[in-house]
Amino acid sequence: MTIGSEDLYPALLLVCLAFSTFVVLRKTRSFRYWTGHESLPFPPGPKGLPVLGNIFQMPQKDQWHRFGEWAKQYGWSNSPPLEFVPLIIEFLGNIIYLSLLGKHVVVLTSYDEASALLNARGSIYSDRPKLPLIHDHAGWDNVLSIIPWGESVHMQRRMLNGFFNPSASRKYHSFLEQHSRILALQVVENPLDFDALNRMHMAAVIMWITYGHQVTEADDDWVIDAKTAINSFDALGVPGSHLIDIFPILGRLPYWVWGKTFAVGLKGTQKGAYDMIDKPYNQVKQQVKVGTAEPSITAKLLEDNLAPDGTIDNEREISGAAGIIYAAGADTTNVAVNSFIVAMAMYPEVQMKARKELDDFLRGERLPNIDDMPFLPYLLAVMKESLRIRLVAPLGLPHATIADDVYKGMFIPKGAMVLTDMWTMCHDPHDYPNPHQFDPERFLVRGGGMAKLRSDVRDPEDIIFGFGRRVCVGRHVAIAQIWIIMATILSTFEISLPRDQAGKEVHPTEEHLDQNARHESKTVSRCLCPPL
Ligand code: HEM
Repeated sequence: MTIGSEDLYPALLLVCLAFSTFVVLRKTRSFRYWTGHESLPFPPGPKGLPVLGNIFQMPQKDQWHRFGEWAKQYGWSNSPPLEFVPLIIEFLGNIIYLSLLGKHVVVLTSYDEASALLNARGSIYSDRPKLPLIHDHAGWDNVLSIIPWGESVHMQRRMLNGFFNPSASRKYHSFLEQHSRILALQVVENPLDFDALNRMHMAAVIMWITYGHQVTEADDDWVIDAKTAINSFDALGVPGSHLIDIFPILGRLPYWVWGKTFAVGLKGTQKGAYDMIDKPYNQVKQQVKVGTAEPSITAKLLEDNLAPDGTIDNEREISGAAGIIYAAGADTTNVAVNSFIVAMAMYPEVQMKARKELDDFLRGERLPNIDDMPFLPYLLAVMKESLRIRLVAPLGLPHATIADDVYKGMFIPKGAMVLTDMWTMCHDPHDYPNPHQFDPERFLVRGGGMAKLRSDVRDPEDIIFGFGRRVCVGRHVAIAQIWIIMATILSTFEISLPRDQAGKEVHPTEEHLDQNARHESKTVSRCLCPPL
């Protein structure tokens, strides 16, 4: 008799459930007793089932909307211990606690709480949740955005900061300006292909600065490898949800136990790690060796880490730091630009005002440069508003706690996953009155006929790029890149809503507008009109 994965699965599930009961009990009652926190409550949150916790209450998509609702609903109803009432009553609604199969999850829904924990207590909140499946089995064990807090994170962030800090990233400005003009020229020839051309443009910029590799066509091998690698994660399901992630010891079983689809998918993810990280790194290393490498981040890091005996120090860190740039930077900047295009199509009066500001400043003499940014406050406010209203990554990347913590009388255990609900933060009516209204004026103050940015309105850039010691490394270059594409497109194209066959404007649906900016690509390609 042969034993197939179908036969093993129920037995495994039973073992896991029994084990998770033990884990949950240990993590909740007795553990809190040992650590002296037994009288402290977790942050408030929806009541879940024994052992399984809130697993069935978690929506499959757009979780940030549910988190926002829970923050309002449970924040006030859960009674904290009396002595803490005055201290925490005002803030309770901004932190939610969930339990998912015994895993502690804390969701922060306000900027103040995210800043108080992730910025101010960075020594506790800078880990990433353990993802044994991706990290230990799929081979993504040196990629900055995934790896746990420690020496490798320090080193990779130091390496990348050397290229992307505010003054270093200025070196890329003229390259970004040149590329945004190439993009505009290509769009003139193919106005209905904006999304595809913009994607290729982002890929070309990143591949050049990271590896010195020139991308001239959409089906460039390096770009295809990187995209395939990123998509290969789909085969593994929601990160953190596989039984191997919950009970890492199960990773010792042969992979076929989890079914053929999983085993094949895992192979694809392992190949993806090689294709996206090791393969381009090895090629540049070879080019450096024979003296044919173009100047790039990877080439510079290789030279800086050349040991006297001719070997390279810190190779895992160099390849990991370079490998994450495409994954973290290409799609994000592309969807941010798309969000701007859709906003301009929907709000023609804002578009006209932004274009007038640009035209008055440039007087038709030249195209915009990144150095013009501070002199065009309305356009800057338009960029902030489009980054705020439909977020590129509404939940950012999850953090995790390195140690137990007590915050405003609430217990946050070691190992908890900490999610930042940036969507709710960016739609907080205290910071942004009428948060669903696209209104760049909220960021401006006018006097003497001049507009300038208000310093008393929260800058969405302080939210959307994340928090603390894991804040986005590429934020300065991302802003420069998004702004120059916006300014170049605005000074060369008319942006309008697409029309149906009867010539009627097609407005994005409410449901579409309620989603994150990733969904914009469907609409955006049909919004640009040929040059004015
Ligand atoms: C609109 C564009 C972008 C947005 C909205 C964005 C947003 C984010 C967010 C939310 C995080 C997680 C921060 C946290 O854990 O608290 C992150 C991490 C990261 N981003 Fe960006 N990002 C953008 C563009 C870029 C670009 C262009 C690059 C590279 C040039 C980049 C490189 C990274 C890296 C390496 C990390 C991982 C940092 C770590 O784990 O320590 N990002 N980004």
